[in-house]
Amino acid sequence: MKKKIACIQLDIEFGNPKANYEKVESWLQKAVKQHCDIAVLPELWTTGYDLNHLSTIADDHAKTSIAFLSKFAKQYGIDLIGGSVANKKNEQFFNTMLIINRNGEMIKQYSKLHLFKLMDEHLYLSSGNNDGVFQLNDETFAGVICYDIRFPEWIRKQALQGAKALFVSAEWPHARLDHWRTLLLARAIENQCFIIACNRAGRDPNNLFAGHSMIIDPWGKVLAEGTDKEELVTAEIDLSVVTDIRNTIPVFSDRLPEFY
Ligand SMILES: O=C(O)CCC(=O)C(=O)O
Repeated sequence: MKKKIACIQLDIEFGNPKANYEKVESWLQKAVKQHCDIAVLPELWTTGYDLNHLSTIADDHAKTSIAFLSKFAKQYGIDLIGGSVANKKNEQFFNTMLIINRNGEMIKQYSKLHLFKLMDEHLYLSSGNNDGVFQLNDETFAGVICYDIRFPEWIRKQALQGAKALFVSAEWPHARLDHWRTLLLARAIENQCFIIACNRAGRDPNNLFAGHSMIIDPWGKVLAEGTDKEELVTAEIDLSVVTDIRNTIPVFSDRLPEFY
């Protein structure tokens, strides 16, 4: 099955959800004009890393973001990997990815499992407690968030559940762009799955971000890669090649988990 994908490599307005909803709406319109089937947003796209002001800017049970994404998805018939948003649940805050199908239905929420201490996430956010595997149009996919890509066991667990593509939403700093590229390529090759990784562009008061959103096939070939500017990064993926590649080098059936 072929799908045209758009990563919306947004330059997020720090701590300003209203401005970000407006920007995202206009980028989503561009993805629709380019006939994309699936659009992907970066991590914390409504607020950026304005963690000090979560009590006023986080989205209560992600209600506003879900309503915004559902309305757009249904109106334009596009599946949305709605990046992640700062999600206020009772007295806790989560970094939650929202998956919305083209009928406007919310089919999965995944809250970031591995919190990134270098950016103080653990001081403000709580970890999720479920994986990111979901079904979309009869295919199995998974979603993870930024620092999660450093944990190959976490990704493998989801590939073993049949995920043919892994969606990554990120705010990855430019200082470690080489890690970003290498980790994504490795996750694609070792799991023989597509990697669709949407990073933010631009800067906030503390970091310059890398951009370089990437769409990588299960052989490790880069189908599309962004610059460091705000832009759409698009490519067509053909999910049928996953089975071909898994048959050519049968990594999954050759695993010997009793030894590791
Ligand atoms: O692992 C890294 O180097 C970056 C991770 C990160 O920025 C994040 O998880 O927000």
